[in-house]
Amino acid sequence: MLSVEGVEKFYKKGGLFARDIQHVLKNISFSCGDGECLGIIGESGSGKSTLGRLLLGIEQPARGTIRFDGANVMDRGARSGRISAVFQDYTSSMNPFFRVEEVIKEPLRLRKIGHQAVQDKIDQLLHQVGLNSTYRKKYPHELSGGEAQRVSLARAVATEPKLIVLDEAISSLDGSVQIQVLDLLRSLRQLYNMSYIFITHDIQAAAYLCDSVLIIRDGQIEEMAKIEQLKNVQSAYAKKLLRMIMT
Ligand SMILES: Nc1ncnc2c1ncn2[C@@H]1O[C@H](COP(=O)(O)OP(=O)(O)OP(=O)(O)O)[C@@H](O)[C@H]1O
Repeated sequence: MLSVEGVEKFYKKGGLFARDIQHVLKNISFSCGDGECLGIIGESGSGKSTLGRLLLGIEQPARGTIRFDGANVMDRGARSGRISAVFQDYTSSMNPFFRVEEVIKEPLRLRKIGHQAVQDKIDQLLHQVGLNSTYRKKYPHELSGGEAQRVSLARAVATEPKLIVLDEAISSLDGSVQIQVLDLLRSLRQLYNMSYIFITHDIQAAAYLCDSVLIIRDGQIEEMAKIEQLKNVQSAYAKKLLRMIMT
């Protein structure tokens, strides 16, 4: 289980030597149970990606703690292979000189798995994300956006993590491809019994995939709602976000 308690984050505004400090995350506390999918939604600049980086242990909170199954996510050993990430910018998150098979096997390099087992695993992962073995030899620039995000997902599940943080993972895909990837996310989650933190500005996509959503505004939690109770949200901001679906 992911447990976030009293997290605060500040950035210097306008570069390293600037004096102004921006309070980007304010007293963020929530939890995400095993196998649960929690959406984090909010407008641009509300702090969603910053929170995502803290959950992944890429950056450290100024105050508060983030624990996964009891261990601090800043402890690399504790999160290694158990938490993975998929970002919006799939082209830059893959090494352009790596073929698809190398991209997928990269997270497995620390595991003591024999050569043939790795090869079988690559084929199995490609199959699970709806790609055949001919994709093994392709380079990232030879893939469509949807195919590249499928490869990113294959890599993300390679170590059979318990949690994947998805930051705007479908946002740059076309509408119909978005639905395909959302469906793939649903089936992978069932297959591996994983939790998702699904960061998005798209409340509709969150409603399709998630069990509950955390609405974040200006670095603060505005509201948390179960998907089936989404229409009953209380705050004006949450209502505004919901109205944006209708239009
Ligand atoms: N590394 C950084 N250094 C300084 N300021 C930052 C840094 N990262 C983010 N910020 C600032 O923190 C605020 C929150 O940014 P963040 O990217 O977390 O928001 P977001 O909700 O993910 O936005 P978007 O949906 O546009 O990606 C913004 O004002 C941003 O300019």
